[in-house]
Amino acid sequence: MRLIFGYVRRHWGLAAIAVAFLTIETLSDLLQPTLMSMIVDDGVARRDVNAVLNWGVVMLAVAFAGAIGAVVRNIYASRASQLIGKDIRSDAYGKVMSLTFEEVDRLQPGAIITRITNDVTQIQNFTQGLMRVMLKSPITCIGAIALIIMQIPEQAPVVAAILAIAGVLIWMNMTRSFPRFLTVQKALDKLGTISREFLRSVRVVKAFGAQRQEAERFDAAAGDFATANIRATRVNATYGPLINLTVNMGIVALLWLSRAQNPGRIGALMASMNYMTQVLFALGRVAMILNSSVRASASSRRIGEIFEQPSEERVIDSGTVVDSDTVSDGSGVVPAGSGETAPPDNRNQPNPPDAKHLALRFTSVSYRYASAADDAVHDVDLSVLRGVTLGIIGPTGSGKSTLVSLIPRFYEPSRGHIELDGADIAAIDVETLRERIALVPQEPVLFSGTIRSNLLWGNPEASEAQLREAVRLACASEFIDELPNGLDSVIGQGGVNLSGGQKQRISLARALTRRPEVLILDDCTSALDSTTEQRVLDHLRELAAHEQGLTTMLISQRISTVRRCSSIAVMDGGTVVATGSHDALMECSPQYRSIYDSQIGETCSDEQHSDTQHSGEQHSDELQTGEEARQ
Ligand SMILES: Nc1ncnc2c1ncn2[C@@H]1O[C@H](COP(=O)(O)OP(=O)(O)OP(=O)(O)O)[C@@H](O)[C@H]1O
Repeated sequence: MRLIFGYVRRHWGLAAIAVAFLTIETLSDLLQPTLMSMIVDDGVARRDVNAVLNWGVVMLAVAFAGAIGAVVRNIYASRASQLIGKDIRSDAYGKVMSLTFEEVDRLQPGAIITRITNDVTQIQNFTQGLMRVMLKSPITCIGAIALIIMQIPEQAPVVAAILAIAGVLIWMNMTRSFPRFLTVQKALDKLGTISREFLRSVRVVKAFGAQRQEAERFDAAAGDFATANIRATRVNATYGPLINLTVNMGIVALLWLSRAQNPGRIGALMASMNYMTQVLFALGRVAMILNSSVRASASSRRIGEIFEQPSEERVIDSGTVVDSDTVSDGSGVVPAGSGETAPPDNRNQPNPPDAKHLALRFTSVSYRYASAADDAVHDVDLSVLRGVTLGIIGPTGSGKSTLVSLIPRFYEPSRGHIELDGADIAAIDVETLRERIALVPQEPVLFSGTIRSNLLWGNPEASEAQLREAVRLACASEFIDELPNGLDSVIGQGGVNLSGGQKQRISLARALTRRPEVLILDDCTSALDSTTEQRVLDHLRELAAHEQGLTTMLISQRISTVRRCSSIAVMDGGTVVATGSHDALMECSPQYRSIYDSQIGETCSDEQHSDTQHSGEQHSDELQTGEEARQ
């Protein structure tokens, strides 16, 4: 709730106006029965027309003031609650953007969407209700009770008894509803996740004819949601009428007592009954708003969880990403993949002379996903020279994507550290670091808009010539030029109107518009035919030669993709088991030879082999193990 009131404070001006006019409205409602009793007792009972007219005019004026109060209160309460909702949504969205990947994985994207949409709506409804009726109810209750007692003091004990019973019922309603509404929100999260997964993978679902399974999965989640809602509303459905019954019985008791106590004062009796009805409505509203406050409190706790997560910037500040045990050995000798010892801790030092051409250095790097029992990568020691294209190959699940996702600090190593240009990346501001890196993921991500807007997304400052050059290097110009609107052709949401290979090439071109120091290609040419893929790789080599310093990490499952790379790292079981040129690896790496043997018939011809033998030898010295790099 503190979160909600923090946001209410931001718009306190609007909220204060709403509450001020709410007070006018409430006072008007409270005065009406008393004025009515005056008309009946002073005017009608005594046949005094002037008294009837005078009190009638006062009653009209008070009703008019109440109507104005209600209109203004409505306008300002709606405005304030909308702005509060907007602020919470924007802040939560901004916070989500700064969360680490680990936190996004943990909170789950589907649940995050529900929190930003549905949970905020709950808070919005609550704050609006708060300004509309919450404050009105206590004022009405206290005022109406005071006026009943003033009119007929003998009724005080009955009124006190009714209120005590109603209060207990309201409290029981609240404590029983709260956990049930938490369950409702969780069921809604699940429903959101399933719908999102279905909509993202609708083609696959249809291709596999799996609509029935998906429909059943959705049906089960929708059933859970309905059950949770039924359980939660059952509590209100029970306690709401009980509260009404209590107040109605109170009215009957008042009438019964008035019969004996005040038989002559019809107006006062009518006013008391009217006040009791007001109390009944006020209590009903209190029950409703408390019910809404229970939902809002559950929602505020869920949104608060997003705000409580450490953002990436705080991770930088804390500097907790390096385990000092792994950097204190000082032996300086780390054979690739052994992970037994580690080099001296020279992070954040100016580039040491022997590392001046090193673009990237992994030192005893391990990483374990928060939800996993084992390390996804472990004890990786690897140094990559500037300007090199490093191929990374290995069986599926061997840790290739995880390893490269540590470079832009999507995840922080559990042990060890990574240096970019001699500086520990943990000490580099995340935004600055990512400006130096471009990543093309396995699944191309395109946004609705035009091809141009997608390219500029990589670098808003890119000139027309740079865009053209990027699409040429990515071999995308050949199909873009054939489109009637060229770069200004419209892309549907997620690139639905493009083929897989076209999407991959635009995604690659977008990364190239950025002119990065480090280019990470995560199996992003898998949808290209081998001729186009080789041309793309030739262009990247051309770029690396032309732009001194472009270091490329090229992940692929295919020997034909990596074999012409300057150097190749072979990953297996989460670590780098061998490094070297294609020919060197064919000689000394059983894992590499095994991959080669399994693919040779499909993608590699002997002719290609001899073509590339030279280039492999020429560049084999560009990749070093940790040991070589430090010597
Ligand atoms: N977000 C995640 N949470 C938990 N475990 C994960 C996550 N992502 C990957 N893993 C696990 O980490 C290990 C390495 O996965 P990774 O994606 O890095 O392998 P890969 O070599 O890139 O595989 P592929 O070639 O199939 O893409 C796998 O065992 C995988 O199940």
